[in-house]
Amino acid sequence: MPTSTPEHIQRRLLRRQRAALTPQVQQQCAASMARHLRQQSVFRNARHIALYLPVRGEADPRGIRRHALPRQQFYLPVLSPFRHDKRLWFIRWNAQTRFRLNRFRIPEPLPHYRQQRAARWLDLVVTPLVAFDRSGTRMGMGGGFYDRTFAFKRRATLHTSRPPLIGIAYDFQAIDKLVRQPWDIPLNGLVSETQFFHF
Ligand SMILES: Nc1nc2c(c(=O)[nH]1)N(C=O)[C@@H](CNc1ccc(C(=O)N[C@@H](CCC(=O)O)C(=O)O)cc1)CN2
Ligand SMILES: Nc1ncnc2c1ncn2[C@@H]1O[C@H](COP(=O)(O)OP(=O)(O)OP(=O)(O)O)[C@@H](O)[C@H]1O
Repeated sequence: MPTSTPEHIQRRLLRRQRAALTPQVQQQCAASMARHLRQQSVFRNARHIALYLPVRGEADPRGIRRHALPRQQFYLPVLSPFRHDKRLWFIRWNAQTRFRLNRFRIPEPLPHYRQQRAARWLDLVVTPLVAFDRSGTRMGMGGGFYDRTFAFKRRATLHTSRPPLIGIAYDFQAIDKLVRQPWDIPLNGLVSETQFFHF
């Protein structure tokens, strides 16, 4: 079996490019991304919003929370505590939230059942990604966590397809065409430092 396919190579190059961004560029872009997202009705109408904590140069969605509307509540993904369940849970993020590092060395809230919200009852999910294309296909870190967690969206019709998945990424992460696999759950939109894409 080959150790690297073209997709592996793309993933590696883009991750390297992301990790090389200076903190100044990251912060400026993060501010623009948050500004573009705030203008969208998909954000203004959302009450329960999942973000993530960025690592290794991932686009930083934390500014979205700093400019939240009064009734909005925020959530962070945690790896399901059941070892073979490769799905994400979403845990409420507030001033009391305590964190630990997961096995990928990403900080995540301690998974308290009382702070959990089912994926299908979120109103907006801001997703990390390595690359995206113009039809909303998403390449992630390769764990399939978001695809598994939102697999139920495939059974919905266009109008009942909730929650919307909105990617957040740098313009350089746009790729001509990604191969869409049967398990891939496409993005409904994406915010970059220059614009909002509707897919
Ligand atoms: N910030 C952030 N949080 C997230 C994700 C993400 O992509 N970004 N995830 C999105 O699904 C989930 C975690 N999934 C991940 C899957 C693979 C790797 C990763 O870095 N894999 C390494 C091997 C790391 C190791 O085993 O130590 C690699 O591919 O090189 C990280 C996170 C949940 N939380
Ligand atoms: N709904 C699913 N059921 C079973 N396996 C799945 C499902 N979704 C994805 N997978 C498996 O997960 C693996 C990784 O998928 P993929 O490369 O698309 O991940 P990704 O979207 O890049 O990662 P992530 O969502 O964690 O950022 C694949 O081998 C795939 O078979």
